[in-house]
Amino acid sequence: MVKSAVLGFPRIGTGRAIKKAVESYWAGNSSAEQLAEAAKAVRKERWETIKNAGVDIIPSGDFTLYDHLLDHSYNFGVIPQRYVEQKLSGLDTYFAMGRGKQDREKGIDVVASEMGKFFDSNYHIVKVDHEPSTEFKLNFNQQLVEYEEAKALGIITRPVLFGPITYLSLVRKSRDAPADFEPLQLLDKLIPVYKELLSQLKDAGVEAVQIDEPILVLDKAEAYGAEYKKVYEALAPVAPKITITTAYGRVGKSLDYLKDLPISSLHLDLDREPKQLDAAIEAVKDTKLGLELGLISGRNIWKADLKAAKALAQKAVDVIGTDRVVVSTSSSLLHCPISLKVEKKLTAQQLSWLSFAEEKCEEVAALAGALNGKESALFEQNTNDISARREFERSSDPAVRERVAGITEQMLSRQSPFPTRREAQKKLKLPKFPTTTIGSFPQTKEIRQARAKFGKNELTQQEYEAAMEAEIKYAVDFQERIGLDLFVHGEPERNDMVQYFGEQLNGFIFTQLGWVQSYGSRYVRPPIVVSDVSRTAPMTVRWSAYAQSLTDKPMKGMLTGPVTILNWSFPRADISKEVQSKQLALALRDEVVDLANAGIQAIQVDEPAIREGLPLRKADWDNYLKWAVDSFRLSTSGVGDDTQVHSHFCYSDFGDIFPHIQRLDADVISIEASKADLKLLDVFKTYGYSNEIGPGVYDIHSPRVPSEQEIKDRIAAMAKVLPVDLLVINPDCGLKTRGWKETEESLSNLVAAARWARETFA
Ligand code: MET
Ligand SMILES: [Zn+2]
Repeated sequence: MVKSAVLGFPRIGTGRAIKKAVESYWAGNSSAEQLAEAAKAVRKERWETIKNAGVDIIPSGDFTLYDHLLDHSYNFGVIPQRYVEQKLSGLDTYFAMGRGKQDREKGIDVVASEMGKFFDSNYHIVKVDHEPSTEFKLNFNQQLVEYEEAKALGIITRPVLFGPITYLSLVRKSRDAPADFEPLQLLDKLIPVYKELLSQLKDAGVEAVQIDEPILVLDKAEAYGAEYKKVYEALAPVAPKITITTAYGRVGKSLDYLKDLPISSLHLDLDREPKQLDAAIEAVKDTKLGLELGLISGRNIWKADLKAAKALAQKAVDVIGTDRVVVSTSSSLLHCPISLKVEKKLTAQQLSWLSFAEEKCEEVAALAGALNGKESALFEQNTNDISARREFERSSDPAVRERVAGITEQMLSRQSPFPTRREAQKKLKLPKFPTTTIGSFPQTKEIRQARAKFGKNELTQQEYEAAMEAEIKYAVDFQERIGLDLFVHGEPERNDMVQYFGEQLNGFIFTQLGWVQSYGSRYVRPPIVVSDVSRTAPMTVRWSAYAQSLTDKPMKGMLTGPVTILNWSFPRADISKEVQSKQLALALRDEVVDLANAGIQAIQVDEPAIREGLPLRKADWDNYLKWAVDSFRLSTSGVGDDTQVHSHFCYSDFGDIFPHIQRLDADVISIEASKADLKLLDVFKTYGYSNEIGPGVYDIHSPRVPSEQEIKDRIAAMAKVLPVDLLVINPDCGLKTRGWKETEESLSNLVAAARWARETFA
């Protein structure tokens, strides 16, 4: 019999129960016991949902109150000294490691661990510091506790945990550790703790465990053969049956050593990389290894084509038999919203296209059923839905398709090279070391309330627009008073930098409750691209033009770039991301031209997410970077030389793609720099930069006000590695999460530091 499995499920709970419980606990409004109760209820709900969907292999141990990698560190007793010193309860220590803690009265002040993106998803892991002296001890066997908890409910589960090599590859190397130290060097100390954890599971009667090793889809894992052999030869004798799961990509050459490990089966992501199946079948056919086929996407929200999935799975069944094949999700479902059932505003047609976590569980079960000879009603319905969707896709917007097909090389380039443009842009009359901000100003409670009221029809269109204009006027007057050089309108009218554009473009739909975890208790609701994207009317011109009418200083128009809109949405699965990005770029190109025609002389197209879309395997980089850079160029090249094109980057380490940032050929870029400044300065030294550039001079993620001297120091450091006449002075990112008071103090210091720079580097 072919069995069905699910690798993991969203942790948020129906009605955002966990987010609410955790935040209420943080605010001191509920107790640790109440939080534990809420968590228990959500775990029960998750297991029952998966079980009721008909899934055979149900995960446990994948629940978390914050992040599952953080859970591992805490459970393995990796609690850096700075947290131990605060003498907090276990739970509070755990949260402090995740998000820091400050309580001046009690003398508590400790910063959070570093956060990092989890593979190429928008989920963030907490990377706890490790150093040569780090010791591991089994603090808490979460997998065992949750297994027993489910068992008490009559549900047998398969405990889930990260494998030791993936764990050590994902955590952080402490800043104080020697240069040649890598956490992976701790492997020998970590293995015994895994043995202890796994043998406890085995003693408790656990039959099988799921060990997540997503690191196996990275290039570097190809060199880890000896480590994998060592680890699994040590674990196998004491552990329940082991399934190693991979996700987010292909295992490639690592398959050569994986097939010889003493494990019971290997899971592959066949959603992203269906082509790896043939090699995998070939590799395992003369072994006892089973294959777990990740056919149902854990990363997108589209209904799976079950017929196609069945055909793929059948290939494996034909060679290794039904007993060695499991059908599964391609990754944990943590990247999906929980359920379509709560979506009341989507049309029946839209609902028929989609599948969230709960529906994906049903798909996995239906797929296994079909392979076992029982095509359920759901399977039949799926065939109909998929062909209707295909029909819809074919009938998408021919005008958009034609326009994309008609993109020429010429449309990807500005009229003249940068030096010529720079001359033309002198008409903006900006001083040396021009000061500017990244776009948003504080999104105050008043702004959010006005938006909410407008949404509920408690404000008329006119009243709402008047309220936003008043905010814009406030921001413009503020910038006059502070003495900035290149103004912004402040973005009060935007709920979110992607959603705002999605809502005005054709081709997007939105969920009501499709929350997806970004980090900790922060969840986002990504828009969904469902058809060809086009623009009906100008989206931002009225606000920018109004702002410009209030001042003689140049006003910077503000747009979100095509790659970022796409990376922060659920893309379509039927056409490439490249084509979707080009469609978006064309829509934005029209907006850029309209802004310029309305008298806006500087236009910023933000691409903060360009780095995170970078493929995991280096062999795939060039293709991505080509279309990503081309998309940006397409969106910004429709204007004359005298329009100053800006772009902005943050959230990631841009070192490895910096030469491609240069290829964007923006006249000015701003880039988050104050957190990792040394690294970035080295990058500038290595690669140089020929256009104007503003490495952020202060971190906007904290309410802390940077002193004038600090900013001067940063400018001086930048001036050592970049030509001074190219330097622009700006913060790291937008100011929407800040208050006005600290914004005023910080920007005043910034302006003063820029004046100093003009004198000092004259
Ligand atoms: C995450 S990048 C944000 C850029 C946007 N223009 C802002 O200032 O908020
Ligand atoms: Zn930013």
